[in-house]
Amino acid sequence: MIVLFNCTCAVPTTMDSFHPVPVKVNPDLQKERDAALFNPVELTYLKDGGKDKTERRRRCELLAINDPDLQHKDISFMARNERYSNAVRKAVIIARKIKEHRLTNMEEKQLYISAATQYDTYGFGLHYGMFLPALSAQCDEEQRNYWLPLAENLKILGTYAQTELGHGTFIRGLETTAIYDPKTEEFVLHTPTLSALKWWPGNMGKTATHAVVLAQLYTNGKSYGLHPFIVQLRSLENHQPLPGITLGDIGPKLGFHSFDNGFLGFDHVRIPRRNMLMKYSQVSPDGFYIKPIHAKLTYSTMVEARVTLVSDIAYSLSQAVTIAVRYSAVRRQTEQIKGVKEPQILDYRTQQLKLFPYLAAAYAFTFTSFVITGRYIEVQNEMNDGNMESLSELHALSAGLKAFTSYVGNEGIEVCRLSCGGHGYSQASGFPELYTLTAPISTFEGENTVMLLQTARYLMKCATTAKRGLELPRFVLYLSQRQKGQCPARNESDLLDHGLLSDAFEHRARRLVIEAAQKMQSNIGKGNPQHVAWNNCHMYLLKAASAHCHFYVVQTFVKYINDTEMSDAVRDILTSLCQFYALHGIWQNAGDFLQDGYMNGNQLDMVQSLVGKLLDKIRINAVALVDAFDFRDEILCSKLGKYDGNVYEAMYEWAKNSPLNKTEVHDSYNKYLRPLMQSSKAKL
Ligand SMILES: CC/C=C\C/C=C\C/C=C\C/C=C\C/C=C\C/C=C\CC/C=C/C(=O)SCCNC(=O)CCNC(=O)[C@H](O)C(C)(C)COP(=O)(O)OP(=O)(O)OC[C@H]1O[C@@H](n2cnc3c(N)ncnc32)[C@H](O)[C@@H]1OP(=O)(O)O
Ligand SMILES: Cc1cc2nc3c(=O)[nH]c(=O)nc-3n(C[C@H](O)[C@H](O)[C@H](O)COP(=O)(O)OP(=O)(O)OC[C@H]3O[C@@H](n4cnc5c(N)ncnc54)[C@H](O)[C@@H]3O)c2cc1C
Repeated sequence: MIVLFNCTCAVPTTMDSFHPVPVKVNPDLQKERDAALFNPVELTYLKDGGKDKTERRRRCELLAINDPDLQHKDISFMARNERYSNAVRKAVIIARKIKEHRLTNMEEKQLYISAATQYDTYGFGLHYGMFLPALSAQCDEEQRNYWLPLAENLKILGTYAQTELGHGTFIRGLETTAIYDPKTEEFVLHTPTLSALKWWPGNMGKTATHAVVLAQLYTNGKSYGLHPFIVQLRSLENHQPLPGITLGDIGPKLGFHSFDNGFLGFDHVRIPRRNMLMKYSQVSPDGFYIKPIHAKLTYSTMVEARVTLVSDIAYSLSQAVTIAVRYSAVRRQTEQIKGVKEPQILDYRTQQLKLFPYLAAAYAFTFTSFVITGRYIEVQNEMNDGNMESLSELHALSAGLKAFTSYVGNEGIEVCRLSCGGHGYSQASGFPELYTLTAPISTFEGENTVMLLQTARYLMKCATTAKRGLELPRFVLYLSQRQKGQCPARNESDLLDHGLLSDAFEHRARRLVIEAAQKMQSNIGKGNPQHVAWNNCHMYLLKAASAHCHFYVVQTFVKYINDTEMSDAVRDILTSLCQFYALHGIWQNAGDFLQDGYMNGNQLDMVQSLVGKLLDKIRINAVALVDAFDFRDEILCSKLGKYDGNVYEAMYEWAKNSPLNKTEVHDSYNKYLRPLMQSSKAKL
C-alpha cells in the first residue's frame, strides 16, 4: 500500500477495545477519543443490555467476519446477476454455519446474519423476515406441525406475496381470488387482470419455492375478504414454475440490487383446502366459513415487521452518523488563519447542526425500539391468551413509529452523505448502499403517509373517548389530561429540565390531536361525508400523528435516562443528547409551540441559544458517541467511517480495485477513441 498519510498514534489497547491492534490511528481521530468525557464502551454495554451481551454480539460478528467462506470482492464492483448469485451463495452458507456454530437463539442468528451479509441484503430475507413469521402467526397447530419444520429446515423457501401491480396500500382492494370448490375440497387461485399480478414480493423472482399469498376468499358464492394461503410456486425437483403459475423478476430498482423482487400470476391454480392458513378463520370441507375473533388478524405479519423496522432504522441511522462524524473529525477544509492548518470540518457549526440532530435521533430511536419491541411481546402474549384488546393500540403505535422514524432516518442518512461532500457520493463511503437499503422503509410495510393516517385514525377515536371521560390506554392517557397553560420556563436552565421538555411535546401533541378532531367534527358538521371530511383534514391529521410520535420518542428518551442505571459520565452525555434532541425539535417546529401561545418569542430565543450551547457539549464527545455504537469496519463497510480514520489510503486502495483499472488502456480506446482521434485531419 502506498502510504499517503503519516499516522503516529496507536489504538488504545484497553481490554474492552475489540478493534485490531496495533493499527495507526489518524491523529485527529485519536485526539477526539482522548478528549471524550466518558468511556464509550460503557455506553455500548448499556445499548446492548450488558457487558455479557456485548461480548456475545462481538463473538457472533467475528464468527461471520473471519469465515473465509463468506468472503468476496466488494459488491460495489459486481453486476446485478453476480450480486444476486453471491447473496444466494452466502445465504446457503449462512444457514449451514448457523447450525455448525450451534446458534440457536434468535438474537444470535440475527447478529450472525447481519455480520455475514454486511451491507447487502440477505438472500433468504423474506423467508425469515416474513414467510416464517406469517406461518407462525397464521397456521393452526396441525398446519404449524407440517409447515414450520419444512420452512425452518429450508426444505422449502418462502416469500410473502401480498402487493399487486395495481394495489399496494389498499389491501382490501386486492384482486387475486381464492374460490373454494367443495367438490374437490380445493381453493382455486386466480389472477383475473394484469393489475392483479402479485408485484414486488422479495425473493419471489428467482428464489422462492412457496409463498404466503394474500387473496380474496370466496366460498358458497360469498366473498369473505382477504385471507392467507400457502402456495407452492416452483417444483422442488428442478425449480421450474408449476403449471398455471407465471413468475419473474421485476427488474432493477433504486437499490436492493441483490434482491429478486418478483411478479406472480395464477391461472386457476388449485391448492388443497388446508393450504388456507386457519389459525383465525376457517373454511370447512363443505365450504362453511368461520370468521376470526378480530377482523384484522390477517394483518398481523405487517405489524410485526413494522416493529422490527424501528430497530432497523435506528441501526442504519447509527451507521450513517458513525461514518459522517468520524470523517468530519478527519477531514480538514478551508484555511481560517493564514498559515494555520485548516480546521476539522466537525468544528464548523453548520456541520454540527447537520450531524448532531441525527446523532441524537439515532440514540432516541434505539431506546424507542427497545420499548416498542417490549410492548409488542406483551401484546403478543395477551393475544396468545385470546385477549385482542390491545391490537388496535399496537397497530397505531407501530404504524406511526415506523413512519416517523423512517422519515427522519432516511433524511438523516442523506444529510450525513451530503455532510461528507464529494466523497459521500462515492460507493466507497457506504452511503449509496445504506441509503438505498433504507429508503424503501418509508414505502414498504405500509407507505408512511398512510401509516401516519392510521395512527391519526386511532388518535381521533381516543380524543372522542377522552372527551366522554372514558379510560384510555397508557400511551395515549395524556389525551384525557387538561392542557397545562403556558410553558413555565423563565430561564435557560428551566428549559434544560427533562420534565419540562417532555411536557412541551405532550402539550403540542394534545393540542394538535384535539385540533384535528375538532376540524373533523366541523367538516362533518358542514354535511361532508366521513371520507370527504377525512381528506379535507389530512394536513391536520398528519401533523397530529407526527406530533404524537415525536412526543412518544422524547418521553421514551427521558424515561430511559431516568430509569436506567449508568455512570455519572454516561448519564451526563445522554442527558445533553436528550436535551438537544428535544430542544432542536422545538426549534425546528417552533411554529407549533408559538401558534397557541404555549411558548413565547423570548422562550424560543432561549431554545435557540441552548441548541447552540449544547453543540459544544456534544462536539467534544461526538466521536466517542459514535464509537459507542461499536460497528466493526467490516460491518460499516465505509472507507470514510473507518475506526482508524485512515480515509485517504483506504479510498485510494479501494479505487485501484475498480474493474475499469484492470488494464491501463481500456478496450474502448481501440474501438472508439483511437479511430476518432486519428481520423482528424489536424496534426499535432
Ligand atoms: C437461520 C436464520 C434464523 C433466523 C433469522 C432471523 C431473522 C431474519 C433476518 C433478516 C430478515 C429481516 C428482514 C427481511 C429482509 C429484508 C426486508 C426486505 C423487504 C421488506 C419486505 C416488505 C414487505 C412488504 O411490504 S409486505 C406488504 C406490506 N403492505 C402494507 O403494509 C399495506 C399497507 N396497508 C394496510 O396495512 C391496510 O390496508 C391499511 C392502510 C391499514 C388499511 O386497511 P383497511 O382498509 O383494511 O382498514 P381500514 O382503514 O378500513 O381500517 C379498518 C380498521 O382496521 C384497523 N387496522 C388496520 N390495519 C390494522 C392492523 N394491522 N392491525 C390492527 N388493526 C388494523 C384500522 O385502524 C381500523 O380500525 P377502526 O375501525 O377501529 O378505526
Ligand atoms: C423494496 C420493496 C420491497 C417490497 N417487498 C414486498 C414484499 O415482499 N411483499 C409485498 O407484498 N410487497 C412488497 N413491497 C410492496 C410495498 O409493500 C408497497 O409498495 C407499499 O405497501 C406501498 O404501497 P403502494 O406501492 O401501493 O403505494 P401507493 O399506495 O400507490 O402510494 C402512492 C402515493 O399515494 C398515497 N396514498 C395512497 N393511499 C392513500 C390514502 N388512503 N390516503 C392518502 N394518501 C394515500 C401515498 O401516501 C403515496 O404518496 C415492496 C416494496 C418495495 C419498494
